[in-house]
Amino acid sequence: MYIVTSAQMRELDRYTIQDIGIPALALMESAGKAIAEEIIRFCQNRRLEHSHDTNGKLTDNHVLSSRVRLDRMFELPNVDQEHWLILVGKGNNGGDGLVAARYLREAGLGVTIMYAESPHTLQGEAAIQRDAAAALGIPRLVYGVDQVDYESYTGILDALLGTGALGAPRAAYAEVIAAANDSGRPIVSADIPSGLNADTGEMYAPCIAARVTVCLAFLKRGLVQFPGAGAAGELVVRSIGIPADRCAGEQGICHLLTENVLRSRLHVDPTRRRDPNGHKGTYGHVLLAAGSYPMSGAGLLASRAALRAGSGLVTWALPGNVLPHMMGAAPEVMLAAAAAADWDAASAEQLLQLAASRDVLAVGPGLGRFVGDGRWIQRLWEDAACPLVVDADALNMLAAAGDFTSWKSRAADTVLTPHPGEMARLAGLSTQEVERDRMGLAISYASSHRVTLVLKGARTVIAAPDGSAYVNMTGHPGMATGGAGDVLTGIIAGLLAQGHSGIQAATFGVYLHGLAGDAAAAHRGHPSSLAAGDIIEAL
Ligand SMILES: NC(=O)C1=CN([C@@H]2O[C@H](COP(=O)(O)OP(=O)(O)OC[C@H]3O[C@@H](n4cnc5c(N)ncnc54)[C@H](O)[C@@H]3O)[C@@H](O)[C@H]2O)[C@@H](O)CC1
Ligand SMILES: [K+]
Repeated sequence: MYIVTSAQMRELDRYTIQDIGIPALALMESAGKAIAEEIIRFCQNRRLEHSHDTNGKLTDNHVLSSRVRLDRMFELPNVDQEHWLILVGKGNNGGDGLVAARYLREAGLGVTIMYAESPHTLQGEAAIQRDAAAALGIPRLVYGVDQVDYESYTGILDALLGTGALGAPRAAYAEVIAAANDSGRPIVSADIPSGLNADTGEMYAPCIAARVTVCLAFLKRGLVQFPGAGAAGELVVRSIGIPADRCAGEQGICHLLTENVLRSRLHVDPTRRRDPNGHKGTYGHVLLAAGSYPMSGAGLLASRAALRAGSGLVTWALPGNVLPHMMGAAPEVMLAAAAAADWDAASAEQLLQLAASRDVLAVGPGLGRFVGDGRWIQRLWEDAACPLVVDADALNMLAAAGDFTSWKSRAADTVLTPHPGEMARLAGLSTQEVERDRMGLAISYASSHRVTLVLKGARTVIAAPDGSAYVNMTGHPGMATGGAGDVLTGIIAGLLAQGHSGIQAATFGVYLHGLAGDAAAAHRGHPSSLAAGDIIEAL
């Protein structure tokens, strides 16, 4: 599933209408019908829940004739008890709402249209829909002229603002959004919740809090990033006749990370079949530089995760003052002293020697900072010939070192795994600025710095150097727990060691990490009880 910006959506609309020749009115008809169908589905579910609540089993009303297969539109029992208020803005989003009003009326629901502005302001296709609704005699109100009792309706369709909206809702729109939210009635949004920035996920004040959002054609970035993802409620994407193949070659088009995308687009086999004739050398050797005196557990978690991700061998390089304490802590992991006492600048040489015969170098978890660490990370960056994963304190070293684009460029893949605070330091922004447009920032940073970037957080964004990006949906808030990031670094390193590319290892790693977190939470019984080690055990 593609994830687009409003500008990309406009271009796809233009292409479909002008180059392919499908009339705009036909697209609007599909959009409005899809929205009406989803409202009817919503009403059906509500009634089903209700009938389950009251007598524990389905009523006869739900049993349809076996001979006649009715359009879903006509399958709703007790429709006369439904009366929906259709909030209509003056653009094409409003036009979609007017089409939906016609179909809902056709299905027998009560509908009343409320225009946010004078209906005379509607133009083009939306004006045609306005006239059709009027010709059918659908009752209409106009904001500022007529009184509206929002609470007297069983539901509200929000067709005020779509992808053409700019900035915070103005004047009447803001007042209608606030009143709709205050009504407590379930709201279904057409395309995006009005008041949401479709590109960034920023919620303006006010913003519709939708129960369901019927997104048209393709997901919009703002719907899959928080806080917008929270405003959208249940997301349904409905196809309306805009050809998807056009997206395939587009630069900067993003994808929802699903198993199908992993297989077909990223050419990853999630089953990770192993060669029956393989040996431990077949599956790669991870070199991990991690841990320091008070934070040795980070290295332990990362190295164990690399093994569970399938790496044949893992060597954990750690400072001499920690190594004796880690003997036997993870018997499958080989230990190597990379510095006599604590980490020092000279340990870069030792690491490079070790890395020469390993398949990937991962640096950062629990490292801490030390004198000369800027030069240290630069040495590893410039001279490690194998793929490199940079996490945690090693990211802070990069940030402190300044413009690393002037360093000798790396031939092998580089994966950076910042959380929003580390991303802020890397990009010279505040954490709030990072959170305001996570996808936009991840995409521009990855392409300008020629790295694969994993911007962690709810709905982790993985951006590749070529401008493509993926949004992960696995995982849950219980994974916001100490050590979960170290586990992710270990997984990504383990996948790189097995020959996956930077973007393959980053996407598959993030996906697996979330999936394992979901399994571990199910096993624990509650997400809050999850600890990072549980993610490793669930891999
Ligand atoms: N061919 C197309 O372009 C299609 C568009 N579709 C629908 O059309 C939507 C996009 O339509 P439009 O581009 O007409 O734009 P919208 O309907 O999103 O709204 C833009 C209108 O609202 C006004 N406006 C903009 N920002 C505002 C603000 N902050 N406060 C108050 N008013 C504001 C503008 O004057 C403009 O007239 C999509 O979200 C989708 O619902 C669908 O009908 C499918 C086909
Ligand atoms: K809307």
